[in-house]
Amino acid sequence: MTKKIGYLGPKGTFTKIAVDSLFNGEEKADYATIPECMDAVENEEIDIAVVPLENAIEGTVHLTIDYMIHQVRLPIVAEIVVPIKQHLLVNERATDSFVDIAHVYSHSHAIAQCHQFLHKHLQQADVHYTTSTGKAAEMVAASDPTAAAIGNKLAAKEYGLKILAEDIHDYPNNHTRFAVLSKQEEPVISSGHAAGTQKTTLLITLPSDYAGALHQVLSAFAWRKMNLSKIESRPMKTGLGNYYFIIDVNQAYDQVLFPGVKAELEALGCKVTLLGTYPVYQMNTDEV
Ligand SMILES: O=C(O)C(=O)C[C@]1(C(=O)O)C=C[C@@H](O)C=C1
Repeated sequence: MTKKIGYLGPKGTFTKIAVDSLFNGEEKADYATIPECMDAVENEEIDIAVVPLENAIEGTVHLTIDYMIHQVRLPIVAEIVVPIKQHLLVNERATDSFVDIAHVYSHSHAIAQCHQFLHKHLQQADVHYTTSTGKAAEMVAASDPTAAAIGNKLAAKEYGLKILAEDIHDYPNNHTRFAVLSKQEEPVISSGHAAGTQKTTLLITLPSDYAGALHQVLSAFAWRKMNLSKIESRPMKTGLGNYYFIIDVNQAYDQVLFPGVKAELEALGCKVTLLGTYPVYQMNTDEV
């Protein structure tokens, strides 16, 4: 049966680029927000959700990770890393001059990736946050010529916008990691795509705040020579100073090392939850 994939829309978002690079032939549905897309998998309206997780310049997409931990616990079944190139998009009636731009629209993560550009060239413009870069492009297409969007080339094409400035992100090596979420047990990505590496994401809660607690947690991985690619603390939302730790380990879940880590940490009073063990795919094309 054809699978149904949900993504952060509308058309022309980076998430859509991520989805198109991993899935073809499947039915695709766009959602206005990340929580709506994740709810749709939880409610079984769709089989798979693709949502942004982390950007190389701006860091974690907190909305995604918080919703995954606190609201809808969906397993991460794959990750795709997409090169991100941000461009300044205006409608066909706009002039070619930055000084005529009074409003800039985009997703908060895209705005943050272009802070220096905005500071240097568009200080006069008001910044407006939108639910996605695609939404910003849609709004600019329907707006007066003083509006600009920050987004990708696909959005320029989809909404008939012209590119006033290319590659306006502040640091060149820009990528975003997208998580593929699904309750399905069987592999969701076709075997035609070659995964680079395997990763496992764990959620760890410490019993209380005491000296050396995090050191003990990290030691359980260290002496087993398990390489961590990310550790992040997020508020538990139960009071100041209470945190979860989200840890990415650069290997697939196995039946020896991971159960060992889990047992050791549980003996210390920690709670260890598996958020996913999954292949990592890389998108190479620069057509973003
Ligand atoms: O707005 C989009 O186009 C998205 O897909 C979201 C998103 C994000 O949340 O980080 C994805 C990639 C870019 O980093 C900018 C925006």
